[in-house]
Amino acid sequence: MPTEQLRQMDAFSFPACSLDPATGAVTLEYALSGPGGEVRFTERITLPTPAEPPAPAAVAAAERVVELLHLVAGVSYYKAAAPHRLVLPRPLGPASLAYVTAIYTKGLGEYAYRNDLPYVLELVPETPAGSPPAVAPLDQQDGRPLSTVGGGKDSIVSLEALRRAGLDPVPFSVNPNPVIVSVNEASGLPALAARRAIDPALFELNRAGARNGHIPVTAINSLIAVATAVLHGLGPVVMSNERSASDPNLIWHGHEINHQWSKGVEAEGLLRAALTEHAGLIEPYFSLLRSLSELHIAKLFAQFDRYDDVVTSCNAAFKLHDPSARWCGHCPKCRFVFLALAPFMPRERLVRIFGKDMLDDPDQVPGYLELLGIDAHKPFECVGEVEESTVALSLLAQQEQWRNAPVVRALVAAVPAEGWAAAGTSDVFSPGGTTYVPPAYAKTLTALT
Ligand SMILES: CC(=O)N[C@H]1[C@@H](OP(=O)(O)OP(=O)(O)OC[C@H]2O[C@@H](n3ccc(=O)[nH]c3=O)[C@H](O)[C@@H]2O)O[C@H](CO)[C@@H](O)[C@@H]1O[C@H](C)C(=O)N[C@@H](C)C(=O)N[C@@H](CCC(=O)O)C(=O)O
Ligand SMILES: Nc1ncnc2c1ncn2[C@@H]1O[C@H](COP(=O)(O)OP(=O)(O)OP(=O)(O)O)[C@@H](O)[C@H]1O
Repeated sequence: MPTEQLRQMDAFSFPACSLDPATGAVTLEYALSGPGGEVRFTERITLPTPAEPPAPAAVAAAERVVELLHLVAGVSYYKAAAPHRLVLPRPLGPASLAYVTAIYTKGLGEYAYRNDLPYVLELVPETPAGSPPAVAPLDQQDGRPLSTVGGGKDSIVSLEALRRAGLDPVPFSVNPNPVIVSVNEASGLPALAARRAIDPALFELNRAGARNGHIPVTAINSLIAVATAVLHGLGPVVMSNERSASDPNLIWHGHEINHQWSKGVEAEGLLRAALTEHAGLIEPYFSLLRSLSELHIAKLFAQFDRYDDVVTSCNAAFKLHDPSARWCGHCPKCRFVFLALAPFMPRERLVRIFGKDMLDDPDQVPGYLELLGIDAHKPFECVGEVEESTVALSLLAQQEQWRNAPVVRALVAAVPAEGWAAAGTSDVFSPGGTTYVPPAYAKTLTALT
């Protein structure tokens, strides 16, 4: 379809969704429509099936979770045209409507900013009249936790915290790539996996020049994880989203734009409320690491060396097409994670993990200046706050093994006095902020810290 026709699309709708509990097959259908015609998309997800057929109450709750997933996963297709009308298929309660609205406005904030579409930040979904059917409560909170694994340091810290506390976590990933498979193998824990196939028609539209940009992928992975936990009779879904994920990259048209919005605490609270309201789930989802800074998590990660040969946080390794094998070594995330781990492990170990010494390479200086807030805004990537980078640098400047590394020397000279002052009074190693961690789980983190 030519891109002019796509630009005329005035509505995005959700024709159907289904879950087959016997096979785990989930089908999500979408439509973009306008004066020039209609384009249909079908996304297919396969949830892992449990050994025993799930109880009818669990199937009913999983179907309701799939209804929320249907709405949320629509962002991938909505963004090809960004019509003004978002036409929801069924009535929603207030908490679920608030969540879905936030997914399309705040979750697509970076997309709206980069494509200069400010109206996306203020979309108001249309819902049919009526009330959603009542749901029965389903309380599985005492089951084994399902701990999502993304291949990076954060989910490894959660997995190990849960394991140490004897909570017997079940690792879970959507489309595990070789990195995630290797991390699961290194953990020695049997893992569950779901498969997710985006409609290939979307990639064709992208090649033809459709609108494109970032989407709130953590929200999609989270709902697939919750549906899996419900069907398997497991306990809460445990995420590893950190404190700084809630901080925006910039303000635009009066709205916060946050690359990581669906990892933030606002998204977590909204999703929890929507899951309880729409699917009846009690305590179904939280982030164990919410109170911690990225730097603090890096410090905790350093105590586990069984993952050194496999851990990978670089996003280039997670592309659907042409992924890198491990760390690409030249993106903001590689730079930040190298800097964050450096104070807490011997230099040789860190260089072995990354396959290169990023603080020995003067070409990295401009990228590090961005992380230190000296050039431009915080990059649109999962990186820590400027203060965290400055604290890490101040720790390196005091260490024999790092203080003369060329990049450390250049950066120490570039940080202004206010930067050092902020780092000097920083609370990066003090857990804080709102969390939804239940008391039984809070103890697991305290034991680790
Ligand atoms: C791996 C990555 O960073 N991808 C981002 C990149 O996409 P790219 O084209 O370079 O590669 P692919 O990921 O293979 O995507 C191919 C196309 O498919 C579209 N798409 C992908 C997944 C999906 O769920 N829906 C889709 O429509 C995508 O738009 C491509 O056209 O750039 C894209 C545009 O900015 C980003 O959207 C891609 O980000 C992925 C969705 C992704 O998985 N990114 C995570 C590594 C990520 O950024 N995580 C954030 C958390 C963000 C959140 O709020 O959840 C983080 O950790 O900071
Ligand atoms: N493919 C996936 N399937 C399921 N959950 C995922 C997947 N990728 C990431 N996640 C989860 O999403 C959250 C955010 O991912 P993120 O990439 O920040 O974490 P990570 O890979 O654990 O660590 P790092 O920040 O070092 O990359 C984490 O809870 C992670 O477990």
